[in-house]
Amino acid sequence: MSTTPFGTRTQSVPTQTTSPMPYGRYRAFPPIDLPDRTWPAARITHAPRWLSTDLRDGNQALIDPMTPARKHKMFALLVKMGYKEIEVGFPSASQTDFDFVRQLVERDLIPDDVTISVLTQAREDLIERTAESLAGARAGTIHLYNAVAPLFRRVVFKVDRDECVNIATRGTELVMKYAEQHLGDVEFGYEYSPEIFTSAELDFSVEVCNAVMEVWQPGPGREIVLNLPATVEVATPNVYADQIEWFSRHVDHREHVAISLHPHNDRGTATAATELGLMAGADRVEGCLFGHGERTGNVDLVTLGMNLFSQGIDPKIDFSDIDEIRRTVEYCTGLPVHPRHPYAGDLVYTAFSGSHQDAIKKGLEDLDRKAAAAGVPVAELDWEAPYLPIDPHDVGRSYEAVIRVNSQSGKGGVAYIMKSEHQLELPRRLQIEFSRTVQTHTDGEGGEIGPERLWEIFSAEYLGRTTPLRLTEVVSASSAGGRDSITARVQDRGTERTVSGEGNGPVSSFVDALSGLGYHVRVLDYAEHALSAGGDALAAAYVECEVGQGDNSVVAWGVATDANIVTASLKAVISAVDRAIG
Ligand SMILES: CC(=O)SCCNC(=O)CCNC(=O)[C@H](O)C(C)(C)COP(=O)(O)OP(=O)(O)OC[C@H]1O[C@@H](n2cnc3c(N)ncnc32)[C@H](O)[C@@H]1OP(=O)(O)O
Ligand SMILES: CC(C)C(=O)C(=O)O
Repeated sequence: MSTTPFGTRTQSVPTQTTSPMPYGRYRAFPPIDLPDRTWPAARITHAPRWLSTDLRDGNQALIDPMTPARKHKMFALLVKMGYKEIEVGFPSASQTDFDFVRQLVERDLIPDDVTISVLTQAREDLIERTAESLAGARAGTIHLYNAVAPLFRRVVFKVDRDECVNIATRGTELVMKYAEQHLGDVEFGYEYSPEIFTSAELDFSVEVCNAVMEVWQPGPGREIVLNLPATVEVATPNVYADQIEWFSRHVDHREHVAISLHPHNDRGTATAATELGLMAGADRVEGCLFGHGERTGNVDLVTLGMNLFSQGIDPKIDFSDIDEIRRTVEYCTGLPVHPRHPYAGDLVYTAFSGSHQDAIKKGLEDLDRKAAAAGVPVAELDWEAPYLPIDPHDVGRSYEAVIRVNSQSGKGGVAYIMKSEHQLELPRRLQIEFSRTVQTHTDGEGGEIGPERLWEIFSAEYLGRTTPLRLTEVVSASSAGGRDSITARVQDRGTERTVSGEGNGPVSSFVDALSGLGYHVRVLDYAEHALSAGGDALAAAYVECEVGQGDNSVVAWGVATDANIVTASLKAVISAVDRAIG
């Protein structure tokens, strides 16, 4: 600790203490030897090929796997959104899975531009059943996997490297054999996944994939999808990118290979890993809507697609009704989407805190001004608004929920809701005054103050005041030779009085009239506006007044609405007097 020139003491830097957790049991993932890596300088310029595995990896990780009805709903959603490759299940797993694929085929539910795929282990009986499931489809892909990482070779399969390669090549041969038997008329595709790619030796993954290709024989018009899964995410996203670039450089027949990413989210970095993987040269991405899937889930296709969208890149997927997508996925999976989920959560376009609200309000007003100046709707302007990476309207959200008021809120948020929900454009100092009133309620009541409650508080504070004064009637108001005069009837502490005054406008005339009753009022600020368009429009008036004299005077705002703007302004003066004195 030391002392500053101003005499205050500076803080010492806090030190974290050693965690009691057994971190020593874990090892850092070794870096990939790729000093000339090129991916860090790459840019994503277009959407990859997408495959949704909601109905397979997503479904296999649910507490209650989807019923056939829910699977159909999910399939229809994926098609509607624009996914062209959809993994629809693991048909050899159960009769339900098999029947679902058959229903899609037999009921002709697969659009011509959509290709379904089905997953299988490299076991003969399972492969045959899998091939049978696709019979009669226009197009279909069989996706075969076996684990290639050392831990799995040793513990799960008890095989050496050659035997592991053999599982993959033998599986591929069997896929081709049963495809020939059952899928003569089907436009048939093949996908192979060296499962646990992220933990496998890179040269071995390439060796297995090259061996698989020796069997499949890719070539022009006969691609192979090599899917490189982060079955378990084990390292920082840059390591995945290195692995993808290394693989892409070393694998045979690269021009006929679609390199596919299948990231899981164990470290919470699946989105980043996918984006870096694409920069590293991958062509295709497999994932699930909202990141469903094993453990922490597959990479979230919504976040990935919307990340592209927010960079001005066509995601080739329609997210324009994100709430409908969210509701459907919640219904199908039985799991809620987190309120803070990127782009889709309930709260992700909402600001409660004062400085955020202030900036957002100014940003939206700036867009409104620009749109008015250009004579186009805001939706046609380039988007630029503080704290809002995209326009909520673009995903079907309204601005209503953008600003919500609680104890963290400031005048900007309160003013925004008064304007957007109640059409009142409070002058700046009134915003400050009213937000202090609101603060006493949020502190006292806790939680959120919705637009209706805000209106109740505002009405009670400004509009519902009747003591000591109440305006009963404006008897006459005239203007001649630059002077205004007014005669009005008011109730002063319950007694009806008629007062008259003169001034250089109706408000100053009224203030003059009130002085006859002993009320000393000085107008400090005045604003008015129409509340709505049309002949029967209401007007709102806001008056800041100093009421009383000398040390006992009080400054207060008054607000009123009326069909007649003169009446509204006089009522606003009364509102200020009543607030100051009552
Ligand atoms: C990373 C992933 O998500 S992979 C996809 C995982 N998804 C699923 O497993 C869902 C569907 N699966 C199932 O319903 C079942 O596993 C079935 C019906 C396919 C098979 O069930 P079972 O025959 O009971 O076998 P089980 O799943 O326990 O398989 C384990 C056996 O298959 C072997 N095996 C596992 N994966 C593979 C594979 N990809 N290729 C070949 N053999 C494999 C294992 O080594 C083990 O062999 P062992 O019995 O000789 O020790
Ligand atoms: C079958 C493969 C692609 C898989 O789901 C994984 O490795 O996560």
